[in-house]
Amino acid sequence: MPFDARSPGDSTHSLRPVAWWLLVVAGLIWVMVALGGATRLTGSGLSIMEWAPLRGILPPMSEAEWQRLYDLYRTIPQYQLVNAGFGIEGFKQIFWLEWIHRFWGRMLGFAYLLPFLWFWWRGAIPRSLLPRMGLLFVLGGAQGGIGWFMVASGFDDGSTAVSPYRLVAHLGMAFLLYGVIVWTAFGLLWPAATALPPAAEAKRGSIRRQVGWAFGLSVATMLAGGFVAGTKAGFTYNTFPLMDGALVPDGYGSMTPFWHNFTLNIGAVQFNHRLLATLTLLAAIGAGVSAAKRLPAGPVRFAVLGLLGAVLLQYALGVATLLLVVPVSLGTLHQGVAVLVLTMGLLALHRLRSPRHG
Ligand code: HEM
Repeated sequence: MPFDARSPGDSTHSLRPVAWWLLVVAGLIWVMVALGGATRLTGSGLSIMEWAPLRGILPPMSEAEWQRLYDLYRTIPQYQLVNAGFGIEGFKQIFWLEWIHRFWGRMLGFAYLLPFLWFWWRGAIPRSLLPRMGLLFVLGGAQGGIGWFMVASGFDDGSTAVSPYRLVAHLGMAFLLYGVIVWTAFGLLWPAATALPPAAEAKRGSIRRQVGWAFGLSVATMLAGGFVAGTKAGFTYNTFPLMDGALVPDGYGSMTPFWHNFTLNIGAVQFNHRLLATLTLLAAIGAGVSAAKRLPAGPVRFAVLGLLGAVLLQYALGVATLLLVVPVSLGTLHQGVAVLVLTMGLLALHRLRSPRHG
């Protein structure tokens, strides 16, 4: 949905507060993604068995309420198979992270809606952006629903974790919301394309294509990573670069229908994530080398090299997470730094926009 941040009556100056508000919301989503990772990795995600958008805003206030929620939790397979007998104190420990994750989501809704209404009332939001901003609010609400849809799959008979498909849908929607908000904010901050000297200008298109590849591959890596997390594939094959002594693990492609290998076959899911991550790294190195050679020092080169730095960091974190068998701290960091990769990819793409579309 293209928009013109310089439509009559707007000045870049008046759009800055709107852009900063969007970046604050994006920051809150970033924290939310990391909280989500910690919730999943500490096994806390199934502790609240109710979907109560209004009442759930308050935590349990009495012993009777704690007992009621604990009794509910004791009916699900995860309690019986994983946590049996951990007592109400053990329950309280896994409860809080899930509660904070949901509470943060509610606060995010307010942090989006209230300033949105204020800016709208003041006429500060370009008219062409209103549909996108309205849609973002609806999708944000839908994200809460997808979260609950995901959690509910963990209550099924015999199940101790949520469906990997629903987990990827929830993670993917978080990335999508974050990405659209950040891209919109960049458009408000820098409505015109960044100027380059003629020699560098001639290379803008090809470097942008390289960054496009790195960005597209990084998004594919992130979704594949969601399946690694969803199938708990990071708890096996804890060696790198070989998997059980082979580059391609035994049993790759053994599932039918074949596409299950991309989503449910633990060895294949982990291999695909490694492969995509390596392709992302190569594409980011290619873009970084071109930028270092062809672009002058300045915001465009900074953004492309920033993308390379973020991918290098994320790759190293991924390997460390795997070798150390997914400690909560590193797993959470790996989930959080994925958002940094996304941010730098969007920044680099935005900085390389063609002046014709600027
Ligand atoms: C461009 C580089 C990479 C990106 C963008 C990326 C992104 C992601 C994302 C979004 C997830 C799902 C959420 C989570 O973090 O748990 C994930 C999971 C994971 N990734 Fe990566 N990753 C990258 C590289 C790697 C590499 C090189 C390895 C190891 C060889 C790796 C190992 C893992 C493991 C073990 C998990 C599951 C962690 C868990 O269960 O919490 N990643 N990755």
